[in-house]
Amino acid sequence: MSDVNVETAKRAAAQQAVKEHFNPNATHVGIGSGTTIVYVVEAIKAASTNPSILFVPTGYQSRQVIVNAGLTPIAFDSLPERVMLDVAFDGADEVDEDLNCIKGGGACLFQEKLVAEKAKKFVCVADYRKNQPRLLTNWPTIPIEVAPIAVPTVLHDLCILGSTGPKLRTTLLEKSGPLKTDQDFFIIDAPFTTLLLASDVAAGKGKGDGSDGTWEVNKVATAIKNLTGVLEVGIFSGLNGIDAEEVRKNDGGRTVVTGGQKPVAVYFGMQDGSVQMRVAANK
Ligand SMILES: O=C(CO)[C@H](O)[C@H](O)COP(=O)(O)O
Repeated sequence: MSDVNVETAKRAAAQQAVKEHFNPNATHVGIGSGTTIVYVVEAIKAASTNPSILFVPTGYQSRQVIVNAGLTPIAFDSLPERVMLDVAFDGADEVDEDLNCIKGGGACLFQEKLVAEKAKKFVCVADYRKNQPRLLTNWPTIPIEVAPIAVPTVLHDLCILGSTGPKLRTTLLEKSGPLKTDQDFFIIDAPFTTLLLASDVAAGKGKGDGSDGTWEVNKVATAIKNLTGVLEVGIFSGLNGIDAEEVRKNDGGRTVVTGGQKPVAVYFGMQDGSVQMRVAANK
């Protein structure tokens, strides 16, 4: 098979993800942001014209994609409290072997995380460039959404945590100033050394708590989220929808657990035109 271009790879992955995870009888479906999600919506549109399905966007661009396809959007904060989305689809900037993701390349990470956590299952669709053994292999930085007033202190604190040269993201025209998110916040892109998996720490590849310059995925996400002024971190890790459902079943609803941040499955459109699917390890 000859190599296909990246857009063809994205479309192939989207079509397979929708075929395997979109149920035309669904009531609520989350739609992420970016360029790959456009192919997901295209495939959903081809699979169903059921007008009673409500689509939950993850920001302005995502809502436009839904509306332009003639599908019905519903705002996240209009969802009834106990309603879980049947499924949420989204792209990613990088995915590791444990299906932890970096997101936020398009500055929509906060609403993307809300929607992923509200879904029974979060399904990720990406091209081959995003498929890496560890986070921060190819994608250089962790995107972080920050209150504008806190930018100087968060930049300082990120350096203390070991980030080398975190930067405020500007618009394409640098002279126009910082890029604003859908929440009117700013994005800081923070480089760190390649992130370890929990199994790397167990195998002695580093402490993973920043003390020796190594960070484990969950630990760095928590450390960054704890900085005052940070709204959300573009690392999607921890529970996936399957784990979260187990917690809910076992604790009678006492723990505040919605869905998970991690995908239950990732579909990678490959260079040779095939689609590689990876599922959560516990499935
Ligand atoms: O997290 C995101 C936006 O904030 C996107 O999902 C991510 O950047 C992937 O985008 P694309 O599909 O264009 O590669």
